[in-house]
Amino acid sequence: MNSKALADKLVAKGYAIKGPSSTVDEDVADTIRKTVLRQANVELAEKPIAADRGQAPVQRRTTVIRRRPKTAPEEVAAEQPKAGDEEERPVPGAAIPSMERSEKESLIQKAVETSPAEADQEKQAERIAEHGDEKDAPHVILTPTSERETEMREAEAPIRTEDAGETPETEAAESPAFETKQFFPERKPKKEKEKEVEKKLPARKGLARVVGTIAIPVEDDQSSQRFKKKVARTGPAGKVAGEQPVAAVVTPVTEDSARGKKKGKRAPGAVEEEDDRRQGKGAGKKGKKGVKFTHFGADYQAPRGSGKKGRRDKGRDKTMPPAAEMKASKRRIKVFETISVAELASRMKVKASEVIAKLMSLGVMATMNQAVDVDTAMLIATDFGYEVEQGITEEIGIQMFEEAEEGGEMQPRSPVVTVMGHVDHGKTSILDAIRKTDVAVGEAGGITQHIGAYHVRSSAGDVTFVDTPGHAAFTEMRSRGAQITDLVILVVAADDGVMDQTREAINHAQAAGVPILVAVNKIDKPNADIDRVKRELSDLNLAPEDWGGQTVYCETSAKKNIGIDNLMESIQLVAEMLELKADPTRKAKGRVVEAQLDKGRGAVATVLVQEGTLNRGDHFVVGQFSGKVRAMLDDKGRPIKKAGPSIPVEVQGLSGVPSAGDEFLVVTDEKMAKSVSSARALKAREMELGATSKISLDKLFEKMNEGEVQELRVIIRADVQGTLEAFAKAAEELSTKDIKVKVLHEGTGTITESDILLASASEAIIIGFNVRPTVKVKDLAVRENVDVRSYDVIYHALDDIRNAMVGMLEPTFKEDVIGNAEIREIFHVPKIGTIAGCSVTDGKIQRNASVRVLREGVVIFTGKIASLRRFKDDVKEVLTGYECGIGVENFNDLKIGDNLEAFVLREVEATLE
Ligand SMILES: Nc1nc2c(ncn2[C@@H]2O[C@H](COP(=O)(O)OP(=O)(O)OP(=O)(O)O)[C@@H](O)[C@H]2O)c(=O)[nH]1
Repeated sequence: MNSKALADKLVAKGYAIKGPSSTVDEDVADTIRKTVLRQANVELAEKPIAADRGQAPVQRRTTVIRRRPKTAPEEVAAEQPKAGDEEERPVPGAAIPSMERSEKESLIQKAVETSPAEADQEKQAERIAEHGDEKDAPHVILTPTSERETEMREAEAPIRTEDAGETPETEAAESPAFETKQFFPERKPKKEKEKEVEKKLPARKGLARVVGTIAIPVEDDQSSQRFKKKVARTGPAGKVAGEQPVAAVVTPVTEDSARGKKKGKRAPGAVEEEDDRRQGKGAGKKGKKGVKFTHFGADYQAPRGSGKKGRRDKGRDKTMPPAAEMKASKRRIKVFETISVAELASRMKVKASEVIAKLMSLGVMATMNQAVDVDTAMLIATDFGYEVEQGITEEIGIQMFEEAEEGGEMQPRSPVVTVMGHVDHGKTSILDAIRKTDVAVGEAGGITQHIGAYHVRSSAGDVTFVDTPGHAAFTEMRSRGAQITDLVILVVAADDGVMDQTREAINHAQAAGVPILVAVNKIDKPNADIDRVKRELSDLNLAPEDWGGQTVYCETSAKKNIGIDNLMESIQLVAEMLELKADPTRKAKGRVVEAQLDKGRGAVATVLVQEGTLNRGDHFVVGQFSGKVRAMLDDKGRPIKKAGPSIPVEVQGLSGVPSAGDEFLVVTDEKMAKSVSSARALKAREMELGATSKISLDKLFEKMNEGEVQELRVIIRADVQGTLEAFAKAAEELSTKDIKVKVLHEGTGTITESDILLASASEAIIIGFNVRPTVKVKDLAVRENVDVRSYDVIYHALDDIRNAMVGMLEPTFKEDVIGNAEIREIFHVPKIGTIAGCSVTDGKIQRNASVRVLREGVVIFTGKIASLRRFKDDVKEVLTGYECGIGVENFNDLKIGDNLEAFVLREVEATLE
């Protein structure tokens, strides 16, 4: 409402006011509201709507209605709901201004009617009011015909343009200078407006001043901008007046510019809210950019959190944790794979026993040093008011990387076949016969290398054979998750039938879920009985197709080269049914078939590519090692640049010798390869050294010196009560000022599992007198790294404790048998001595191990391994099922049938029994 007009009106009505700045008391204001204003409202509310057409009136109204009659805030609020303008322009507050405009316009109209008669009262004010009338009048009556109005229209044109860009010029006349000043308050949020309304006097003053300045923005566009800037700089005193023109000149433009200038300040408009949302969305998207599959630990976290990132994340390093995480970090525990109970407790600042109790209530028996997985940690932490967050480990990262690599186009690949069967049934002979069918043999350099696997290209189709020595190796690989075989060829000699290892092979293949194709070999032999083989195999669920079963049978003679082509065709037939496919376009992934340390080439591994294409120069992770494909040889020893699915290759450039069955995975770069391999190596080392953190007598002095131990806790078990008492007394007397010996628990009878758990949880050692723990208890002690010592007399135990306290305890060594090998052949090498051609029957033989020569169960020599070789290459270790050559230091009397027991000496605590 135009205060001036209102003032005029009120004066006309006989109110005792002097001008627009005058105040009235609440009662008078109320009366004004009820009479003058309401009347004006009703009068005007309909007129413009009825008179105007299209959008123009709506826009005009919207702009005009921004001005609020500051003397009548309650009314404004009360009349909000009936504003039809609201839906015409979804600017919040539109309803309010529409009322205001109505009030104002009607008043103005009235003022126009009354002003000639009362012109002598305030001439200047009246003139302004008349201007306002004339300008506002078109809103109401749409008759902008006077010359003056036309001038005004022209003068106002720039404002109109700036106004919204949507107001047609023809409406310029309907958009007078008054209009501009009248929607000043629209720029303020509703609440602010209401507050402003309450500041009646300053508001009026401001308004009065603005009336005077109206001509300035009208002059030209630029000046209006300057004005806008100028007023925007106006100090607090001129706040109302100052802000008004900003909004007044161009509402839509100022909305944009305001957004531009004050990003964080939310305008009340719904449209702006929507814009803000859009902006927020955009910012979120931005956060996702740049996520790559390298150096992934942190990068992988980006896509997870980025969706929630707001604008505040802009410009922040993407590897930084989100703000929420930083804030909540105190109540949040990051767990990678597992966390020990003690660690979990300390992170939650509670006692380990509380966590153990909580775990017990969940039915989980755990000790302080036992690790719990992420899920369990989550359950526990929640009870203590903490949150557990799954940390992105290198392994999880690589998993995510692999997932990202999946989903490419799958293409058929050749089958990977393993030949199994009883000894001497002709496995090698069949493979040789098949290899002869290889069309690639005979090509330049095509001499078959023994790399553990080879790819045969035959007229029937390509097949990759994995030449693993026996089903044990097959299963061992499988135990590492290396299921590389698609199909097993079971070789059964027709003259011998099903034998022990035939059955075993069937069990292994069936356990792996690999289909079996039977090759009945040696059919050339006069005593060959194919039907017998079929019968025996039918009993083992391998009934042949011609007998109504589902197993494909081939009759072969490797020696006479009969049925080999048919066997190759049958392999393709079975393979077709398996629909073997792989994506050759992704980064390569495969399995190590065998690996060794080569003198000239360093660590080399035969890798069967299972997915993707392996290229020279690729960076990879293999088991605990990493590397770059320096060179690749195919199974015929020829250098190649790339190898696709089902192709075995010998890879050079490894940082160490991996184990058969280890996964080989090409990663994005060296950094990723190294970080994954070192994380794996660290984990392996931690597992080996896990025991060292526990207390033990031989670590006691060390720990005392480090200030970690002030108390040696002991759990005693003895056969008789008397020993317990005597020892407990003597042990406590051993206490010095540096360390106290404390008997934590004592009891007669054997050492129990609960003793171990107690010792583990309380960092205690266990001493037993004439008692022996059971194997189960021993195993638990090993797992929990609990130092269990057995003595027969008290003073031996006391001596040990005393020595331990002064760092004098002598370490002792324990033998760990790591493997056995059977001597199959003997070679006498000049200058070197006797070399035993062995087959590793269990465990493994390590080059640096000691060895015991056993003949018919009797130890005939104990010494060190002098040499360990596989196919003329020195190797670090040979696993079960593999053959090797072993030389024993200073011992040449090796015989076929002797057993070699390899062992290593492990430093252990002194044990006196
Ligand atoms: N008559 C005949 N003899 C065969 C045939 N296939 C293999 N042999 C002979 O059987 C013997 C054992 O053959 P291999 O191929 O070494 O048998 P294997 O199953 O590989 O034996 P291991 O490697 O010891 O498990 C050799 O003397 C072969 O010459 C065949 O089809 N007919």
